[in-house]
Amino acid sequence: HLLQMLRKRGPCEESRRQTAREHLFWDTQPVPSMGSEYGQDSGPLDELRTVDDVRAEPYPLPDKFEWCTCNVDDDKEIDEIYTLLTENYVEDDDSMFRFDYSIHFLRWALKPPEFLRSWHLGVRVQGGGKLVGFITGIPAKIRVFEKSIQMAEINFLCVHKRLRSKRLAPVLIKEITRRVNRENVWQAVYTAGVVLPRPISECRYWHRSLNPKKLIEVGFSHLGARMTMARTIKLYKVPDMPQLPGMREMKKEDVPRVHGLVLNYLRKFTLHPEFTPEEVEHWMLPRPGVVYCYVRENEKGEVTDVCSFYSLPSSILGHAKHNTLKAAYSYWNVASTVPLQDLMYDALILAKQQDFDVFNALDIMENESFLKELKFGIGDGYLQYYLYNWKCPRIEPRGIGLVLL
Ligand SMILES: CCCCCCCCCCCCCC(=O)SCCNC(=O)CCNC(=O)[C@H](O)C(C)(C)COP(=O)(O)OP(=O)(O)OC[C@H]1O[C@@H](n2cnc3c(N)ncnc32)[C@H](O)[C@@H]1OP(=O)(O)O
Ligand SMILES: CNCCCN(C)c1ncc(F)c(N2CC(C(=O)NCc3cnc4ccccn34)C2)n1
Repeated sequence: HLLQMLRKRGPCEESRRQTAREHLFWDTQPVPSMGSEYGQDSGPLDELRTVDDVRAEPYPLPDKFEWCTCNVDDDKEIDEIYTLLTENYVEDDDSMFRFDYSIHFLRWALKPPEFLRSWHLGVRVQGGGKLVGFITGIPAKIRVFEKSIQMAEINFLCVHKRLRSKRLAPVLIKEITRRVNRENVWQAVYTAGVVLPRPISECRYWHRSLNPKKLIEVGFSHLGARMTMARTIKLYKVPDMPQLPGMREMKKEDVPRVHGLVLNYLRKFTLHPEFTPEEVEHWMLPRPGVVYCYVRENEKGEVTDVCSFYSLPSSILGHAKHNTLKAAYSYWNVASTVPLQDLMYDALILAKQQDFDVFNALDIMENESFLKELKFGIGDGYLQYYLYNWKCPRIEPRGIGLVLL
């Protein structure tokens, strides 16, 4: 029993231990401290400031390094960003996989309407040398507990493996904060697999096998007890074609209708983006190898439902036979005339058609209503959601209506 107790060191145990440990950088930031209670009030933690109060020059970097503003439209620069990330970005705890965001994906993720190039921030070795650090922001109108706030979505924080544990991350975070504040934006939203001061929500990843043989070969999943490979393949088999009548790829003409469906649906959630039609067009119009989106057109030619997923492959580190895991991630889904479970079953079928090996979904929005029924298995990955300079009550996963890339 004692051993059982010890083994149960989940994230709550981890965060209890972190409460004991101080965060030398994060304890200087306008975020609630790890141990603080959630309370029922919402509001900024920093005193109100104006753009003129924000220092005009960039933060100093350690010797031998310099800031650079990255131009993701420049083929050479985007290739440097791709290379830094594909070699140094997020890995699983056992270093079996590492995200492999593609160049087309990165240009999509970093150039939504109203994007700012000054928020694509890099650190180079002095004299235009090697790119060794990166962090990005994009503008987004975020609604949280009935308050609409212009925020920055922060992502792609990365320090080269050879420069880790030198406190470079806090410098990157302070500089991106300065650049965002200079645009009169004072809040941010971000997610991470690590526990920091202080999560507003702790979500779980679920995985639906589409190519179980490959997933087992690469160690992503394991053959179930009393299961053969043949039985496992049969268990996860899906039809060749979508089952709902009228499913087809989204096209530009659908944007106004899809915007209406998504905007109305996201209002259910405590934390959600408030998209303009231009943003729905940017985030949901299909882009091969990047984002997939399908609508259901009923007998009267009306678009009534929409499902979408994005492509985020992972490099499989050190495997003889396979070097890429093709993963689809559930994105924006609105089922208004069919059960969400039936819509998502078609999403699985469409993802399998596109040769994805696995379909990932978080337990956010109404996803819990289909995860078990559609044979998703719970993963070991947690995704923590954070707000910067905004204290608010804790939000359950089902109250999260925001998916970051
Ligand atoms: C108003 C506008 C505000 C804008 C900004 C809003 C905030 C945005 C915040 C960023 C949102 C990012 C969203 C994403 O992209 S999440 C993905 C993050 N990227 C990776 O995991 C890629 C692989 N790892 C690395 O590249 C490095 O390990 C990183 C760069 C992550 C840390 O580099 P390194 O390992 O060499 O450490 P250090 O010595 O420099 O610094 C140590 C300090 O850094 C704190 N740390 C560690 N990991 C993270 C993390 N994921 N978010 C925030 N802080 C993190 C850590 O607690 C410690 O602080 P403290 O515990 O002592 O206090
Ligand atoms: C700031 N952006 C947040 C989204 C980035 N995303 C997609 C992400 N952030 C943390 C995770 F925990 C995670 N997980 C998907 C689950 C999973 O598939 N785990 C096995 C695995 C396969 N490949 C990789 C690569 C890195 C880490 C785990 N990997 C866990 N996803």
